[in-house]
Amino acid sequence: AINPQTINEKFLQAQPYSFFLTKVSGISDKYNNTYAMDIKDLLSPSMGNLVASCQFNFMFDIGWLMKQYPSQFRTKPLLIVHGEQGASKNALQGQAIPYNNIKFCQAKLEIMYGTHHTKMMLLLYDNGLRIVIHTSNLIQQDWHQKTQGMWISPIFPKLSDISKDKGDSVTNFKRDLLEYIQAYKAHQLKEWIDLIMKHDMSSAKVVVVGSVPGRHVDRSKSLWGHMKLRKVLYEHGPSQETVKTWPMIGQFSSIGSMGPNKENWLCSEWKQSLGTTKSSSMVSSNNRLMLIFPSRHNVRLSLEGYPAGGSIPYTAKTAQKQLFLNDFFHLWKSEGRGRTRAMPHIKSYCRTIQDGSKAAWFIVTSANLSKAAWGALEKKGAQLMIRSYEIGVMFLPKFFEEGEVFPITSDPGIASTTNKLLLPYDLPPTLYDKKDRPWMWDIPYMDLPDTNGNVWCPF
Ligand SMILES: O=C(O)c1cnc2c(C(=O)O)cccc2c1O
Repeated sequence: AINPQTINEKFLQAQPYSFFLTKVSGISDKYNNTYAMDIKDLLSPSMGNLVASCQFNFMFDIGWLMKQYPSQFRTKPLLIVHGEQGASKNALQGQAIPYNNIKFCQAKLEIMYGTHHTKMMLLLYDNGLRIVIHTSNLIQQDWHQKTQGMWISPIFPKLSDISKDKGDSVTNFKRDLLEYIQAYKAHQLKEWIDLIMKHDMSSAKVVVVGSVPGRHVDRSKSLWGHMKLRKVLYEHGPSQETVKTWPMIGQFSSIGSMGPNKENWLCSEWKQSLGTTKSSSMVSSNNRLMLIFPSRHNVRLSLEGYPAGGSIPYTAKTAQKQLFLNDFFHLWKSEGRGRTRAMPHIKSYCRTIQDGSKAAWFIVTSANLSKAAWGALEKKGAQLMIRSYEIGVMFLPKFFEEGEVFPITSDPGIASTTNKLLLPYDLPPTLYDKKDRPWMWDIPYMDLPDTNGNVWCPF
């Protein structure tokens, strides 16, 4: 159906990739009626008869979250997995006092500046288990007028009790998801680990790419972050021949400190991982790296105006230390999805042919462009140091019975009549003008008013 009428029709239309954006208020319905889901759609009885759920996230408005569940599901057991400590942990738990069905699991953060960025829903129904891996905080503004991404799994059926089958897929989705959740070493997660083990996830076509805080060595070095990406591309990526001239694209809503020049991390270990191809770890140094990040004017002219920048926490202090990034920046443009003015909080990475018609792979993830999220090699490459929890999913053509590359589009009309992977932004990316600057949230913008006629004074 070109214009699906029901949640289930919308879900089916987006298969096999099952990659959606969130609904955006204030844009034409035609950009929300297909390949887009609201949180109420996700939690709707149409998606399944909920028995219990588990919400991994960074920011929570518990009162608001409970209202997103249909009333008959608001008393079902809910486990909240967060990274808060001390007073903010108490504040979070205070929000849940009215709800005796809510329990908490505090993810341990033993490395400085680490955060629990992971955004994932485990939805247990009476007929199976669904996983949603996404990019939105559980607060109203993250689901209002931003561009956010989500991968929605099918309902994974229960394994029959006598089954000896491990219920994993060719992409080892179940093994990797279990390995990620087990890494929390949290007793509150044991029942969810047992539940995942009991379900048949053989239909999962995506690869899990997660990050767990730690100093990972030996075999563990390739389990997480950009070294997992490198391993997956080495085993399942495109041939060097096919993509040797193809650029790599990073798209994100925040940027960490990555050293005074591109050789410190961005264009050495990180770009090497994105540029890895099947059975070749040859450094494709001459391939272009394009970074899509909102400019000051992208934010100023957005639906939310300057306040959209409250979710794009790039500081002038950090920006000033890495001006080399200015050569890589491209504007946020999403005309195809009707979301040029819906500021990105989605993070996505891909490798595409210059004209934007094909992709070798695509990732949607919680991970911004930072060493904290993707990891930094230490001890002469012997260990990968990661500060934060992150999770994303990777789409590789071979697991979707597509030859070596995906045909892609950013036009939902084309996607709905072909089998093309629908991207969240327009391709090819548009380079910043000479005078464009990346959005920085901690400096004033008084010279030009935003969409709502306001200026920005962050003091
Ligand atoms: O979604 C997230 O994981 C995430 C993490 N951090 C922030 C910050 C910050 O860390 O200062 C400021 C504003 C928004 C976010 C945000 O949306």
